Amino acid sequence: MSVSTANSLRLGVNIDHVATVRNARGSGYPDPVRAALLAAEAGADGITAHLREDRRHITDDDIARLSAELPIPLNLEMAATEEMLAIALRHRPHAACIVPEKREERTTEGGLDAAGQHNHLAPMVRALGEANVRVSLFIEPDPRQIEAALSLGAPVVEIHTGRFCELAGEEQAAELRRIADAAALAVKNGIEPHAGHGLTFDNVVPIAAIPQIRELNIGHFLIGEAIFDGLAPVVRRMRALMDEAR
Ligand SMILES: CC(=O)[C@@H](O)[C@H](O)COP(=O)(O)O
Ligand SMILES: NCC(=O)COP(=O)(O)O
Repeated sequence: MSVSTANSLRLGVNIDHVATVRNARGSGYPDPVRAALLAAEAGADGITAHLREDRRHITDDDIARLSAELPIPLNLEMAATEEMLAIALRHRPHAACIVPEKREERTTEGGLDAAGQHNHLAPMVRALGEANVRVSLFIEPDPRQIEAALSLGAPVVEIHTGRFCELAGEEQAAELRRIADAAALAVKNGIEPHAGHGLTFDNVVPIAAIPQIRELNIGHFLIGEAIFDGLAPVVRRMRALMDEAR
Protein backbone atom coordinates (compact mmCIF):
# COMPACT_ATOMS: atom_id res chain seq x y z
CA MET A 1 0.00 0.00 0.00
CA SER A 2 1.09 3.59 -0.36
CA VAL A 3 3.60 5.05 2.09
CA SER A 4 1.61 7.03 4.64
CA THR A 5 2.31 9.33 7.56
CA ALA A 6 3.41 7.91 10.90
CA ASN A 7 0.05 7.44 12.51
CA SER A 8 -2.23 7.06 9.49
CA LEU A 9 -4.40 4.03 8.99
CA ARG A 10 -4.65 2.82 5.42
CA LEU A 11 -7.81 1.42 3.84
CA GLY A 12 -7.43 -1.49 1.44
CA VAL A 13 -10.66 -2.15 -0.48
CA ASN A 14 -11.19 -5.82 -1.37
CA ILE A 15 -13.08 -6.09 -4.69
CA ASP A 16 -13.60 -9.86 -4.74
CA HIS A 17 -17.37 -9.65 -4.61
CA VAL A 18 -17.73 -7.30 -7.52
CA ALA A 19 -16.37 -10.30 -9.42
CA THR A 20 -18.86 -12.57 -7.62
CA VAL A 21 -21.73 -10.54 -9.12
CA ARG A 22 -20.07 -10.47 -12.54
CA ASN A 23 -19.46 -14.23 -12.53
CA ALA A 24 -23.08 -14.92 -11.57
CA ARG A 25 -23.98 -14.39 -15.26
CA GLY A 26 -20.56 -14.80 -16.91
CA SER A 27 -20.90 -11.25 -18.22
CA GLY A 28 -18.19 -8.58 -18.42
CA TYR A 29 -19.95 -6.43 -15.86
CA PRO A 30 -19.74 -5.25 -13.15
CA ASP A 31 -16.02 -4.88 -13.81
CA PRO A 32 -13.80 -5.30 -10.72
CA VAL A 33 -11.16 -3.06 -12.31
CA ARG A 34 -13.71 -0.25 -12.70
CA ALA A 35 -14.67 -0.75 -9.05
CA ALA A 36 -11.01 -0.56 -8.03
CA LEU A 37 -10.53 2.71 -9.91
CA LEU A 38 -13.66 4.19 -8.33
CA ALA A 39 -12.50 3.08 -4.87
CA ALA A 40 -9.12 4.70 -5.50
CA GLU A 41 -10.80 7.97 -6.50
CA ALA A 42 -12.92 7.80 -3.35
CA GLY A 43 -9.90 7.52 -1.06
CA ALA A 44 -8.85 3.87 -0.88
CA ASP A 45 -5.11 3.59 -0.18
CA GLY A 46 -4.90 0.23 -1.91
CA ILE A 47 -6.86 -2.57 -3.54
CA THR A 48 -6.98 -6.16 -2.31
CA ALA A 49 -7.96 -9.04 -4.59
CA HIS A 50 -8.03 -12.72 -3.69
CA LEU A 51 -7.18 -15.01 -6.62
CA ARG A 52 -8.63 -18.22 -5.27
CA GLU A 53 -7.59 -21.62 -6.58
CA ASP A 54 -11.16 -22.18 -7.84
CA ARG A 55 -11.41 -18.68 -9.39
CA ARG A 56 -14.90 -18.36 -7.91
CA HIS A 57 -14.63 -14.57 -8.19
CA ILE A 58 -11.35 -12.83 -9.12
CA THR A 59 -9.77 -14.27 -12.27
CA ASP A 60 -6.24 -14.34 -13.64
CA ASP A 61 -7.26 -11.69 -16.19
CA ASP A 62 -8.55 -9.45 -13.36
CA ILE A 63 -5.13 -9.66 -11.70
CA ALA A 64 -3.37 -8.87 -14.97
CA ARG A 65 -5.59 -5.83 -15.58
CA LEU A 66 -5.36 -4.60 -11.99
CA SER A 67 -1.57 -4.93 -12.14
CA ALA A 68 -1.50 -2.85 -15.34
CA GLU A 69 -4.11 -0.22 -14.52
CA LEU A 70 -4.18 0.51 -10.79
CA PRO A 71 -2.85 3.91 -9.70
CA ILE A 72 -2.59 2.64 -6.11
CA PRO A 73 -0.92 -0.49 -4.70
CA LEU A 74 -2.35 -3.97 -5.29
CA ASN A 75 -2.39 -6.47 -2.44
CA LEU A 76 -2.75 -9.95 -3.95
CA GLU A 77 -4.26 -12.49 -1.59
CA MET A 78 -3.07 -15.98 -2.38
CA ALA A 79 -2.91 -19.49 -1.03
CA ALA A 80 0.54 -20.93 -0.32
CA THR A 81 0.77 -22.91 -3.55
CA GLU A 82 3.35 -23.10 -6.32
CA GLU A 83 0.70 -21.97 -8.82
CA MET A 84 -0.08 -18.80 -6.87
CA LEU A 85 3.59 -18.11 -6.17
CA ALA A 86 4.34 -18.23 -9.91
CA ILE A 87 1.46 -15.83 -10.62
CA ALA A 88 2.63 -13.44 -7.90
CA LEU A 89 6.20 -13.50 -9.19
CA ARG A 90 4.92 -12.85 -12.72
CA HIS A 91 2.89 -9.77 -11.78
CA ARG A 92 4.97 -8.59 -8.81
CA PRO A 93 2.17 -6.71 -7.03
CA HIS A 94 3.09 -4.23 -4.30
CA ALA A 95 2.09 -6.83 -1.72
CA ALA A 96 1.02 -10.45 -1.38
CA CYS A 97 -0.95 -11.74 1.58
CA ILE A 98 -0.75 -15.50 2.13
CA VAL A 99 -4.11 -16.81 3.29
CA PRO A 100 -5.44 -20.29 4.11
CA GLU A 101 -7.84 -21.67 1.53
CA LYS A 102 -10.25 -24.62 1.30
CA ARG A 103 -12.34 -25.17 -1.82
CA GLU A 104 -15.37 -26.07 0.29
CA GLU A 105 -15.28 -22.87 2.36
CA ARG A 106 -17.73 -20.05 1.59
CA THR A 107 -15.15 -17.53 2.78
CA THR A 108 -11.92 -17.52 4.75
CA GLU A 109 -12.65 -19.30 8.03
CA GLY A 110 -9.54 -18.45 10.02
CA GLY A 111 -5.87 -17.53 9.95
CA LEU A 112 -2.94 -19.28 8.31
CA ASP A 113 -1.10 -21.75 10.54
CA ALA A 114 2.29 -20.17 9.91
CA ALA A 115 3.70 -21.87 12.99
CA GLY A 116 2.84 -25.31 11.65
CA GLN A 117 3.93 -24.68 8.05
CA HIS A 118 7.33 -23.04 8.45
CA ASN A 119 9.23 -25.23 5.98
CA HIS A 120 6.46 -24.95 3.38
CA LEU A 121 6.13 -21.18 3.72
CA ALA A 122 9.79 -20.18 4.11
CA PRO A 123 10.84 -20.51 0.44
CA MET A 124 7.70 -18.68 -0.70
CA VAL A 125 8.20 -15.80 1.72
CA ARG A 126 11.84 -15.59 0.65
CA ALA A 127 11.05 -15.70 -3.10
CA LEU A 128 8.39 -12.98 -2.79
CA GLY A 129 10.67 -10.79 -0.69
CA GLU A 130 13.51 -11.18 -3.17
CA ALA A 131 11.05 -10.02 -5.89
CA ASN A 132 10.30 -6.90 -3.80
CA VAL A 133 6.77 -8.06 -3.09
CA ARG A 134 5.85 -7.07 0.48
CA VAL A 135 4.72 -10.32 2.15
CA SER A 136 1.90 -10.45 4.68
CA LEU A 137 0.65 -13.51 6.54
CA PHE A 138 -3.07 -13.67 7.37
CA ILE A 139 -3.04 -15.02 10.92
CA GLU A 140 -5.05 -15.39 14.11
CA PRO A 141 -4.22 -12.97 16.97
CA ASP A 142 -1.98 -15.63 18.50
CA PRO A 143 1.55 -14.98 19.84
CA ARG A 144 2.72 -18.29 18.31
CA GLN A 145 1.71 -17.02 14.87
CA ILE A 146 3.45 -13.69 15.40
CA GLU A 147 6.60 -15.55 16.42
CA ALA A 148 6.27 -17.73 13.31
CA ALA A 149 5.97 -14.63 11.11
CA LEU A 150 9.16 -13.30 12.72
CA SER A 151 10.93 -16.59 12.14
CA LEU A 152 9.81 -16.57 8.49
CA GLY A 153 10.95 -12.99 7.98
CA ALA A 154 7.50 -11.73 6.98
CA PRO A 155 7.45 -7.91 7.31
CA VAL A 156 3.66 -7.75 7.75
CA VAL A 157 0.92 -9.77 9.40
CA GLU A 158 -2.79 -9.26 8.77
CA ILE A 159 -4.74 -10.16 11.89
CA HIS A 160 -7.99 -12.05 11.27
CA THR A 161 -10.92 -10.06 12.71
CA GLY A 162 -13.64 -12.52 11.69
CA ARG A 163 -14.13 -14.00 15.14
CA PHE A 164 -14.29 -10.50 16.67
CA CYS A 165 -17.01 -9.60 14.16
CA GLU A 166 -19.07 -12.69 15.00
CA LEU A 167 -18.88 -12.39 18.79
CA ALA A 168 -20.74 -10.07 21.18
CA GLY A 169 -20.50 -8.78 24.73
CA GLU A 170 -17.59 -9.93 26.87
CA GLU A 171 -16.46 -12.54 24.36
CA GLN A 172 -16.10 -9.85 21.70
CA ALA A 173 -14.26 -7.61 24.18
CA ALA A 174 -11.87 -10.45 24.96
CA GLU A 175 -11.21 -11.03 21.25
CA LEU A 176 -10.57 -7.30 20.78
CA ARG A 177 -7.96 -7.50 23.56
CA ARG A 178 -6.34 -10.48 21.81
CA ILE A 179 -6.17 -8.49 18.57
CA ALA A 180 -4.71 -5.43 20.32
CA ASP A 181 -2.15 -7.59 22.15
CA ALA A 182 -1.18 -9.30 18.87
CA ALA A 183 -0.75 -5.93 17.14
CA ALA A 184 1.49 -4.69 19.97
CA LEU A 185 3.55 -7.91 19.90
CA ALA A 186 3.95 -7.60 16.13
CA VAL A 187 5.31 -4.07 16.42
CA LYS A 188 7.61 -5.13 19.28
CA ASN A 189 9.08 -7.67 16.83
CA GLY A 190 9.45 -5.20 13.98
CA ILE A 191 6.42 -6.52 12.07
CA GLU A 192 3.74 -4.17 10.68
CA PRO A 193 0.24 -5.24 11.80
CA HIS A 194 -2.79 -5.02 9.51
CA ALA A 195 -6.29 -6.40 10.14
CA GLY A 196 -9.29 -7.58 8.18
CA HIS A 197 -12.27 -9.86 7.53
CA GLY A 198 -15.89 -9.16 8.33
CA LEU A 199 -15.46 -5.49 9.13
CA THR A 200 -18.48 -3.20 8.74
CA PHE A 201 -19.53 0.35 9.61
CA ASP A 202 -20.86 -1.00 12.91
CA ASN A 203 -17.75 -2.88 14.11
CA VAL A 204 -14.77 -1.14 12.50
CA VAL A 205 -14.16 1.62 15.07
CA PRO A 206 -12.68 -0.46 17.93
CA ILE A 207 -10.35 -2.20 15.47
CA ALA A 208 -9.38 1.09 13.82
CA ALA A 209 -8.70 2.54 17.28
CA ILE A 210 -5.86 0.06 17.91
CA PRO A 211 -2.93 2.44 17.39
CA GLN A 212 -0.39 -0.11 16.13
CA ILE A 213 -2.59 -1.27 13.25
CA ARG A 214 -1.52 0.40 9.99
CA GLU A 215 -3.98 -0.99 7.46
CA LEU A 216 -7.49 -2.44 7.30
CA ASN A 217 -8.60 -4.60 4.38
CA ILE A 218 -12.36 -4.46 3.93
CA GLY A 219 -14.46 -5.84 1.11
CA HIS A 220 -17.64 -7.87 1.35
CA PHE A 221 -19.53 -5.34 3.47
CA LEU A 222 -18.48 -2.37 1.31
CA ILE A 223 -19.53 -4.07 -1.92
CA GLY A 224 -22.88 -4.98 -0.35
CA GLU A 225 -23.49 -1.44 0.85
CA ALA A 226 -22.47 -0.12 -2.56
CA ILE A 227 -25.56 -1.80 -4.04
CA PHE A 228 -27.67 0.69 -2.07
CA ASP A 229 -25.51 3.81 -1.75
CA GLY A 230 -22.83 3.57 -4.43
CA LEU A 231 -19.20 2.52 -3.99
CA ALA A 232 -17.62 5.96 -3.66
CA PRO A 233 -19.90 7.11 -0.80
CA VAL A 234 -19.43 3.90 1.19
CA VAL A 235 -15.65 4.02 0.75
CA ARG A 236 -15.68 7.63 1.93
CA ARG A 237 -17.84 6.74 4.94
CA MET A 238 -15.54 3.85 5.95
CA ARG A 239 -12.55 6.15 5.50
CA ALA A 240 -14.21 8.75 7.76
CA LEU A 241 -15.04 6.18 10.46
CA MET A 242 -11.42 4.99 10.44
CA ASP A 243 -10.12 8.56 10.69
CA GLU A 244 -12.50 9.39 13.55
CA ALA A 245 -11.27 6.34 15.45
CA ARG A 246 -7.73 7.68 15.51
C1 LIG B 1 -8.51 -13.38 3.86
C2 LIG B 1 -9.83 -12.74 3.96
O1 LIG B 1 -10.43 -12.64 4.99
C3 LIG B 1 -10.44 -12.15 2.74
O2 LIG B 1 -9.62 -11.17 2.27
C4 LIG B 1 -10.68 -13.19 1.69
O3 LIG B 1 -10.60 -12.61 0.42
C5 LIG B 1 -12.05 -13.79 1.93
O4 LIG B 1 -12.35 -14.62 0.87
P1 LIG B 1 -13.61 -14.22 -0.06
O5 LIG B 1 -13.34 -12.84 -0.59
O6 LIG B 1 -13.60 -15.31 -1.10
O7 LIG B 1 -14.80 -14.23 0.85
N1 LIG C 1 -8.26 -9.73 4.28
C1 LIG C 1 -9.59 -9.20 4.51
C2 LIG C 1 -10.15 -8.64 3.25
O1 LIG C 1 -9.44 -8.39 2.29
C3 LIG C 1 -11.59 -8.36 3.16
O2 LIG C 1 -12.35 -9.24 3.96
P1 LIG C 1 -13.94 -8.98 3.94
O3 LIG C 1 -14.16 -7.54 4.34
O4 LIG C 1 -14.40 -9.24 2.53
O5 LIG C 1 -14.50 -9.96 4.95
